Amino acid sequence: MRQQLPEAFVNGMRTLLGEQFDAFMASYDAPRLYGLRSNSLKIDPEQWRQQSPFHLRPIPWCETGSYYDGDDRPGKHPYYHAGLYYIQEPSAMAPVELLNVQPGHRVLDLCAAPGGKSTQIAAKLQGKGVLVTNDNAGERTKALAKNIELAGVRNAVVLNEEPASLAPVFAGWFDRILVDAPCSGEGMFRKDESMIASWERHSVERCAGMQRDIVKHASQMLAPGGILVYSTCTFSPAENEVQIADLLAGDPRLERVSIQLAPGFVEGRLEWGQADTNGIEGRSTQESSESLGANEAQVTAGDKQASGETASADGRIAESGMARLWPHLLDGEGHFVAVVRRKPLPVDGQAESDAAAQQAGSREEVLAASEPPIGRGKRDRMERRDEGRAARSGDRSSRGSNGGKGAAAGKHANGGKAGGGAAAAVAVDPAEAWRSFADEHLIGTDEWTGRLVAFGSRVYWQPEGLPSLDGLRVVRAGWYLGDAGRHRFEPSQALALGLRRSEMKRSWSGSADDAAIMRFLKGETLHLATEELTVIGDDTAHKGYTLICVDNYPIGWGKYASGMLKNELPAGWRWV
Ligand SMILES: C[S@@+](CC[C@H](N)C(=O)[O-])C[C@H]1O[C@@H](n2cnc3c(N)ncnc32)[C@H](O)[C@@H]1O
Repeated sequence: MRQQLPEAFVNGMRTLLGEQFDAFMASYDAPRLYGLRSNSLKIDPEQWRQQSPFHLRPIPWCETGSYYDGDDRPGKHPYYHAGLYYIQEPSAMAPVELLNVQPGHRVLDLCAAPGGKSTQIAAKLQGKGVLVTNDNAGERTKALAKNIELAGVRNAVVLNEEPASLAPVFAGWFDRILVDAPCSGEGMFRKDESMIASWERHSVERCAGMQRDIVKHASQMLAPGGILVYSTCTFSPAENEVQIADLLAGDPRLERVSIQLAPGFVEGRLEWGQADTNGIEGRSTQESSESLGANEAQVTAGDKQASGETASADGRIAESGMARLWPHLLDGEGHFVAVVRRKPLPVDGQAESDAAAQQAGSREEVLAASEPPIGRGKRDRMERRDEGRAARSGDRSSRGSNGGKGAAAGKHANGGKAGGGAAAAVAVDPAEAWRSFADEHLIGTDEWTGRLVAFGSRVYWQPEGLPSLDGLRVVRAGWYLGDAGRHRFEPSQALALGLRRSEMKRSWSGSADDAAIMRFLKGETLHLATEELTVIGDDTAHKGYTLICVDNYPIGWGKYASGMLKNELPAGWRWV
């Protein structure tokens, strides 16, 4: 049944869409669509298709994306708790596909909470390179941090900042930037009726002003040759084509990048960038330039055929660098995506054609200036920081110098144990505590790239090469490994979820339908015979931390002793 749509919205769409208006309006009567994206950090797409208990059909523009049936309950399955997939609206999977992220890139997701697109980016990085994921809403960064941890991401830093504060720190630093901008959410009306009221409160004009400011600062952080993707889930040209026209007109170092349109996508309209139905003037647009080479979004045809002159056949190129996903032309709620590039620097008087090669050069300089990764025998190189001195935490109230209440960088968003307070309160050396835990329980940590950093008693594994984060509000300074505490190292839930089972000396795995798995997820103690545990190496003590897995995918820690497995799942991670 069609929702009561705002009159101004309907009138605007009639003007924009002309003869397609009726088809667009009819899409509001179509059933809601459900999507999930498998997490290739943990499971490859083919394996997932074989193992999935849900009724899936592929999403044409995203290799790891699938529609699932309305009767499926992917949020209520042990695989969800293992981070094997992320539940995501199908059209929302398009922007990251067009960002063309490669392993090793430095990537910024500027408006990231709750983390759908960040987890998609992290999967494309495959643990190599850096993901800086940020949102200016403190509360929302808690969900963001939790989703990053659930997905098992090891190379992300979570920040809670305004783009203007990030721009000087990361000027010209990123190979890829995603601006999934806050918007009036017109594409969400079918999925979430509360967006209709919200549209009436937050006008298109207000959103457009915020977007202009955000994307301007974002572009300052783009390295020469780097790619910026701007996306919204709204239809208004003022929030889409006009933003891109403004951005390009304001910075001659930026240019459009032609993109390949997946079936069902249509090209954004350059003329909508001049002026929109709401009367917001754009600026002059620029001519398009080179094609984006490796767009992974080349896929088989979608169910609905795109129609009209802008949607002819597969292999279509949008020279404007802008794509529209309309709900009446494909199976998704709708999105806008634009791809722009910062021109490569001239080399010997010529334009550098291989931006990646140039990036590698500048990266070496930064890496040389940074600390080497810590490995066995390099323990004393760990960077240890007093929380109050080194970084602002996830809580604005904690900017003082004592690092006291609420000051732990990365104060848990998830109900986990709070940080240990200021460095002075830490009885053990966090690096030593971590190392002795790793020696006793883990396999292969010497091979990890990155470095240890500590904030108070909390220990993180941070990706290499980052500039100093001093003065920024840091929610997670890297992969949160655990807390050195007063007596011994307590591993975090994030560590459990980021490990592979083969990296842990002592583990236990049950199948998804094993009642013990459900009991564990609900926080109960398990009773297991010693022979049921899998042990690599000597385990004469038969007690201590044990990685609990579902079908070999970690879901949390238990502490084993004398046939009993004490449940270490933090309250915020339990099945409710
Ligand atoms: C469309 S949502 C992002 C969804 C997210 N990319 C995902 O895929 O899960 C837009 C986000 O922008 C954030 N935001 C709003 N203004 C911002 C600003 N000035 N700087 C950074 N983030 C901002 C909002 O808090 C919101 O979480």
